[in-house]
Amino acid sequence: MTRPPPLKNDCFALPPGVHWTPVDEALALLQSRMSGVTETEVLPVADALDRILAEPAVAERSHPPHANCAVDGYALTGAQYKEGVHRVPLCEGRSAAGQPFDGRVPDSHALRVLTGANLPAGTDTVILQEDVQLEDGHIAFHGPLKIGANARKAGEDVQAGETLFPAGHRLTPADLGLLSATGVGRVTFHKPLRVAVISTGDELTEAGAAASDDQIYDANRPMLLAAIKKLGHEPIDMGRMPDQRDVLKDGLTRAAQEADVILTSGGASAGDEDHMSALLNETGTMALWRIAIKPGRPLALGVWEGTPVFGLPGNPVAAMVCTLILARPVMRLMAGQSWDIPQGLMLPAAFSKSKKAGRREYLRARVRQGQVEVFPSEGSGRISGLSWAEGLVELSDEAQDITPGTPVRYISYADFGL
Ligand SMILES: Nc1nc2c(c(=O)[nH]1)N[C@H]1C(S)=C(S)[C@@H](COP(=O)(O)OP(=O)(O)OC[C@H]3O[C@@H](n4cnc5c(N)ncnc54)[C@H](O)[C@@H]3O)O[C@H]1N2
Ligand code: MOO
Repeated sequence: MTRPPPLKNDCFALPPGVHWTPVDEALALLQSRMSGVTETEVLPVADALDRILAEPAVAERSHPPHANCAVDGYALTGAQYKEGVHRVPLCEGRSAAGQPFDGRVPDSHALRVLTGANLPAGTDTVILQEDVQLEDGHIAFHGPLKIGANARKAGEDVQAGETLFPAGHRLTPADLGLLSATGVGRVTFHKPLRVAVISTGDELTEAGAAASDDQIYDANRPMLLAAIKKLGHEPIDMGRMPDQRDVLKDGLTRAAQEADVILTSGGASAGDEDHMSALLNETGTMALWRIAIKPGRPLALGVWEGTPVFGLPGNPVAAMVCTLILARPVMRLMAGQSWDIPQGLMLPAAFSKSKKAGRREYLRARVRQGQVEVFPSEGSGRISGLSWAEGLVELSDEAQDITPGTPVRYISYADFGL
């Protein structure tokens, strides 16, 4: 009688003789294989929050376009007024924002000016109204004046023709302000990357529906759709699919028509019901599925009818980690952005952990009192830990023994763009 093999406590033990691709090697390969796929469109800047520039954005006008006044006060020629008390005659009129002074301020005169007004010709300095005494047709103040005080030079912020942002930049609210300030009304953007999300598994049902004991609610789909949106892409909900090869095949084909990239979860492993990896394998395009990463060891990467597919593991924590670490940079490239791996911060660990060298590990983490805490369980199904956490701690391939105080890399969800 043959004896059963001994049970292993560590289900992640690396099988002897198998080459596990290090995360960096997998990423380098993905970077070299993938490129932008989206079409472009011209949009008004006001509608372009979070959109990705397809061309560099160039200032059409300097900012400010004309020298102007930073305060309410009086404009004059600063160099004339040294130490001592000065009485300077005011000339007729004023310069206000949108209502400039037409003439030139004569030598040794001052002109009433308001904040944002064009600096009148013949002046270079503005004295604050609080610092002068207004007398009949004159102002009196103490010198010396600092030449150029309270006056903004034309183009001191931005020069016309300056490149504001390179192609691939994603616009923030501040960027909409800068583009508008420099006269840029319309820009060419990439159309958003369309990312289809499919959940697979006979056990899945929809939250809110009645569920039997052998069913679980689909958590990955809402989580991944929301993550894709936060990352700036267009999520396409392809729903849940049972573990039936023909249904999955149809689903992948529909997704390949509607989307630029497909994320599936479940069935990535090599069990009897792991149809996703089997289907991708059949296409002959499946590559890179033994990545030395935990969680997320069973990751199926393939191409279905021309569209890349990330066959993510079903366990929610693994699905999220693989999305952030492996799918995110690829989706960025496809969307027209730069390759980007967030570096996070090196901070002291508040925990102890032993790991195998040769595999990168990500733990759910957060920072308290300047130290990185980790979720007490590494169970990849413990979805509550993803919410408990505020980011991930990345334990390098080489790391083995982490003790309190060991510097570890903490990457917040915000660093990933979540
Ligand atoms: N013999 C082995 N078994 C397993 C291995 C292994 O190496 N050898 N790896 C384990 C690891 S690690 C993971 S992760 C899973 C990944 O497997 P699959 O991608 O095939 O995922 P499933 O088996 O379909 O599901 C795993 C787990 O996650 C739950 N799940 C799936 N989809 C969802 C969803 N949309 N929302 C919430 N939860 C979901 C599912 O019910 C399972 O509990 O394989 C291990 N097994
Ligand atoms: O690594 Mo699995 O991918 O832990 O749950």
